[in-house]
Amino acid sequence: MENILELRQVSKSFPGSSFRLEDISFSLPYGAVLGFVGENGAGKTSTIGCILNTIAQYDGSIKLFGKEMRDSDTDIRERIGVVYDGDNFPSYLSANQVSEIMAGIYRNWDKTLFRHYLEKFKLAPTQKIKQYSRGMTMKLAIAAALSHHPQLLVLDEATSGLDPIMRDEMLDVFLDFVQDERHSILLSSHITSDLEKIADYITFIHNGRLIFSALKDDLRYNYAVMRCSENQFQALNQEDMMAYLKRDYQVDVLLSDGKAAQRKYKDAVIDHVSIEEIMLLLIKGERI
Ligand SMILES: Nc1ncnc2c1ncn2[C@@H]1O[C@H](COP(=O)(O)OP(=O)(O)OP(=O)(O)O)[C@@H](O)[C@H]1O
Repeated sequence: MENILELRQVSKSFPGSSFRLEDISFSLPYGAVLGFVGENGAGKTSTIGCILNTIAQYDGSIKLFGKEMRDSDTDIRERIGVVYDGDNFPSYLSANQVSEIMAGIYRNWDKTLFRHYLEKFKLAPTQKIKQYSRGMTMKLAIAAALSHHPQLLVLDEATSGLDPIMRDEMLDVFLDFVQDERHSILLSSHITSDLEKIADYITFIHNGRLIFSALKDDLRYNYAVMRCSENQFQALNQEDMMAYLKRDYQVDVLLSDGKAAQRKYKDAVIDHVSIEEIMLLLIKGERI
């Protein structure tokens, strides 16, 4: 089956800024969750802006549901649910008023489903949004994004204001959503432990460039970190390393094939590596 989202060599400069998105390519298949990671200012929101066409005139191509989106493509927009980290709705509205407005925007707006999410997320329908906590406004935005029956959810830091219990509940909602094979999620997040739980793919960008887009299980089973002394480090072959970071008393070496390295360097201490440590080693370490 084709991909729900496909970026090919997307590049974009911004007037008055030295930052540039450079040749970003990745794809998101149907029925999958893609965790989009990178440090502050890496270009995640800018990439999402290009995907949603809120940022125009980029180079390269972006296909949603197999098609390039134009401004007039309301049909494609109907099929995408979006949540930003920040104000998604004017604060003088109540959830009930949001529902009325959304009903006028989306053909498939489902008031009953929205009510269901309001109850599930314990949100008062008549209370003004300005009286909501930050977590409550995020929950409202997620409820609204889900209630027009989208196929693709684009969530830009949508869970960062939620406490661990609520985040866990929300991850279950997202997993439920992708049970339907026609659905997918692009989730940008700094909370890599959430992505360890639900992402199928991890796409990592740094300074506007793609570092990798890979299956999470490939990262989990193949990538590893070797903890070396300076002497052990000096004895390693460069082609076995992806990056290394020298610390006070040891050198951490990122490996793309931990099992092969363990066979080759029998006495080496080789650990599983988390997404967070992969990011850290690739950003702060020396890349080979
Ligand atoms: N319209 C714009 N004009 C000028 N510069 C911009 C514009 N939009 C984004 N940038 C720059 O692009 C860079 C990347 O920002 P972006 O918001 O995409 O990063 P991010 O990965 O989402 O960061 P964060 O995790 O902090 O949200 C920043 O240096 C920002 O200043």
